[in-house]
Amino acid sequence: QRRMFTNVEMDNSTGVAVIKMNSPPVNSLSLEFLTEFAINMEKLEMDRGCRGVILTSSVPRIFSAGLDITEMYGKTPEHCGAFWRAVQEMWLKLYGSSMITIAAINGSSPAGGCLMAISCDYRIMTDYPKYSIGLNETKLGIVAPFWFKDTMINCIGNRATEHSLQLGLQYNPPEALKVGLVDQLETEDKLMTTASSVMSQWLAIPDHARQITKSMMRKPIIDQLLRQREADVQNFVKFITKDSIQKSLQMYMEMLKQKKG
Ligand SMILES: CC/C=C\C/C=C\C/C=C\C=C\CC(=O)SCCNC(=O)CCNC(=O)[C@H](O)C(C)(C)COP(=O)(O)OP(=O)(O)OC[C@H]1O[C@@H](n2cnc3c(N)ncnc32)[C@H](O)[C@@H]1OP(=O)(O)O
Repeated sequence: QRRMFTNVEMDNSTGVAVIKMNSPPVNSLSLEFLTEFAINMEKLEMDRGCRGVILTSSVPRIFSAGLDITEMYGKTPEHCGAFWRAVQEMWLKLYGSSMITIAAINGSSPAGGCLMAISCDYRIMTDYPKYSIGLNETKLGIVAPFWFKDTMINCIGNRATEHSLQLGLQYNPPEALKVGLVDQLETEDKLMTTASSVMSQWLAIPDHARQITKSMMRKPIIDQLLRQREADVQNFVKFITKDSIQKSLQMYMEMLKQKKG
């Protein structure tokens, strides 16, 4: 039986779906997870009754740990290529969605988890000091590709992105609010109610005007990836299969395990 990585609950009375990521222990984004996520987004996009999506997590304390590192370590170039296509597809479906997308960030959200959040239209994060969010790729010895970087620039601006990406910064909730990485902080118990109430404000705007405006803002980056999608895959495969990069990933995974012990 196929495993489910996400639960989708559609409320037909409001036209809002809640996608709960549910892949313990850390909602890491595996090839299967990403494929299922993209299919779910596609289905909601095709559903004329669905106007908005709230993205959140069922896993305690974690929104998403980002890309599943085990999908990039010790794998064949073919596997790495298939994995990267799935990462691209997830981003294209989320960043390019015509629906209103709100991230209710109820836990830590490094790297690919942060990418998911900043690909949404609005972010509300639980105000808990131990949670963090950011694109920390350089800390793993890897480089965020241009479409991660440009998504971040569109969210927090050029200078803050440069600072943030070079140092692989992870922000706690008040810092994330200050830099503009999230739009609002909320207590754990009120997070989903607040997300629904923000959604109602966005739903009050006529869809066609909001959708054209959103597309105008995001289309240049999306088109840039679409134009060079296969080159981006080959670039990733070449980079990630290098001995030095594989060594960095191995050391990072060992560090994660040691931290635990
Ligand atoms: C020139 C450029 C050309 C091309 C572009 C090239 C490259 C770009 C490539 C890649 C971009 C990647 C983006 C990413 O998303 S990489 C992933 C980054 N993620 C992280 O750094 C997060 C790491 N994890 C954590 O910090 C923590 O686990 C936590 C804060 C999310 C949760 O902490 P906890 O204390 O609650 O849990 P842990 O004990 O640490 O973890 C439990 C369990 O899960 C494993 N794990 C954690 N994160 C990942 C992950 N991302 N992938 C796979 N597995 C993960 C962890 O090892 C533990 O496993 P065990 O139980 O010990 O087996």
